[in-house]
Amino acid sequence: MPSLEEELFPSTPGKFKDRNRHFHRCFASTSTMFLWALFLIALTASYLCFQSFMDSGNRYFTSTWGGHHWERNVINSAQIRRSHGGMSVLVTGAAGFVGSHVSLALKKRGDGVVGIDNFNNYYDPSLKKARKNLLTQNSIFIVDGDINDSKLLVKLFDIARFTHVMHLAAQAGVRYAMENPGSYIHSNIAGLVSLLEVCKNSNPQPAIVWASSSSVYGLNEKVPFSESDRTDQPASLYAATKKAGEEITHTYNHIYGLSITGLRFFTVYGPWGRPDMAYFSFTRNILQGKPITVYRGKNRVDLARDFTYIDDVVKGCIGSLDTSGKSTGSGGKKRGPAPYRIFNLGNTSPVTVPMMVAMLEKHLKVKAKKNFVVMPGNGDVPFTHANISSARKEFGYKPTTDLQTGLKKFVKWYLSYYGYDQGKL
Ligand SMILES: O=C(O)[C@H]1O[C@H](OP(=O)(O)OP(=O)(O)OC[C@H]2O[C@@H](n3ccc(=O)[nH]c3=O)[C@H](O)[C@@H]2O)[C@H](O)[C@@H](O)[C@@H]1O
Repeated sequence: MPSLEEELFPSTPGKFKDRNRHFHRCFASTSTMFLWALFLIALTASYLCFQSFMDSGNRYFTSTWGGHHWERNVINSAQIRRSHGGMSVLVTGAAGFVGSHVSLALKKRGDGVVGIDNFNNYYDPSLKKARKNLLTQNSIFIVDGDINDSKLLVKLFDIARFTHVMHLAAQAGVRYAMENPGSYIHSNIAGLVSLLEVCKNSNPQPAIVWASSSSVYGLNEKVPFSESDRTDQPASLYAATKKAGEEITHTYNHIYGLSITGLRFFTVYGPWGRPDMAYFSFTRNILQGKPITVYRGKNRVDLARDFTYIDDVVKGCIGSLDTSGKSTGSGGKKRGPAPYRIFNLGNTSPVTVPMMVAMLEKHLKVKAKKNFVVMPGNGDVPFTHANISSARKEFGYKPTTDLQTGLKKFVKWYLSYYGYDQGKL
C-alpha cells in the first residue's frame, strides 16, 4: 500500500525530493502569506478599535452635559418654588424665541424650569446665547444638547421628575424647507419621536404641550381656520412635518396614555424674536437703507397674516399647561385614556404684509424701499386667520395686543438690543 505521501507524491525519489522541496517552499510561502494576512487583519482591527476609542473619547471629552455640578444645576432649576399647583417643566428649544419667553413666565410664578437647546446656527446663535444669559440671570438652567440625544433625555428624566414638557424645539421657517429639508426631518420628526419615546417610558409620564403651526391649514380656504377644518393639504415641507407631528403625538396618546396638547401658532412676533421672520428682517433692512422684498399673491392680492404677539402666545402656552390633564401611563404602559387636544393660538385679526411694513416705517421713522414680487411657489400660503374659540373656552385665551402696539414694543427692543441711539429716531 502506498503511503499517504506516496499517494500524494508518487513517482521517482528524485522527483519526490523536488516536489518535497517545492512543497516546503509552497508551504513556507503559504504560511508567510497566512501570517501576513493575520498581521494585516490584526492591524485593521486595532486601527478600528483605536478609532472607536477616539470617537467615544471625543464624545466623552467634548460632552457638555453630565457630572455632579451639572446634575445639581438641573435639580435646582427643576425645583418648584410655590406652594400650590406648581409644576416642573422641561422646556425644549428654551433658547428660542417662544421657548425663552415661556421659560421666564413659568419661573416667575414659581414653577420649576429646565431648558434644553442645541444652539444650532439656523439664525445667529449669538441671539440664542443672549436669551440664554437672560434665563441664567433668572435662575433657569439650559442644557446644551439635542432632543435626538435619547441618553441625555433619559438622564434628565432620571434626575428631575418633570410633570410637564413644553416642547418648542423645532426647525422653524416655511421657505427654508426647500434649502435644507433634512433639518426639518431631524428636528420635527426624529427629534419629536425621540422625546416622546423617553416621555412614554418615564415614570410618572409628563403631560406634553407642543408647538404645531398655523401652516397645517395649508391651502384651506375656509376662514377663519378652525381646529376641525381640513389639514391635509400642506403647502410646504415645514407644514407637512408639523402635520406629521400632530399624527405622531396622537399615536403616543393612543398607545401609551400620554396627555398631549398641540398648539397651532399663528406668525408669532415680538421682542427677542426670530431674525428669519419678515417683520424682523424688514426692520434690519429698513434701518440699513436696504430694499425689502414684499410678496404678493395672484392678481396683485396682498398676503395677510394673523400676526400674534408673543405675550398672548405665552399666556396660551401656560393656560394649556395648566389645563393639560395628566398622562395615565407609566414606564411605557397605558393605564387609561388621556387628553388629546389641539388649539389655535392666533390673534383673530389678519393684517396684510404692506400694512405691517407701514407700521414698521411709522415706528422706525424711516421709509422702506419696497420691491413687490409675485409670491414664489416655495411654501407660502396667501393668508392665515385663526378661530380661537376653543382655546378661549378651555383656558380663557384672549389675545390683547394688536399688531401696531406689538410692533412698537418689538422696535423698542430691537433698537436697544442692537445699540441704536433711540433719541435720533
Ligand atoms: O404661523 C405659522 O405657522 C408660521 O409663521 C411664520 O411663518 P410666516 O407666516 O410665513 O412668517 P414670515 O416668514 O415672517 O412671513 C410673513 C409674511 O411676510 C411675507 N414675506 C416674507 C419674507 C419676505 O422677504 N417677504 C415677504 O413678503 C410672507 O410671504 C408672509 O406672508 C413662522 O416663520 C413659522 O415658523 C410659523 O410656523
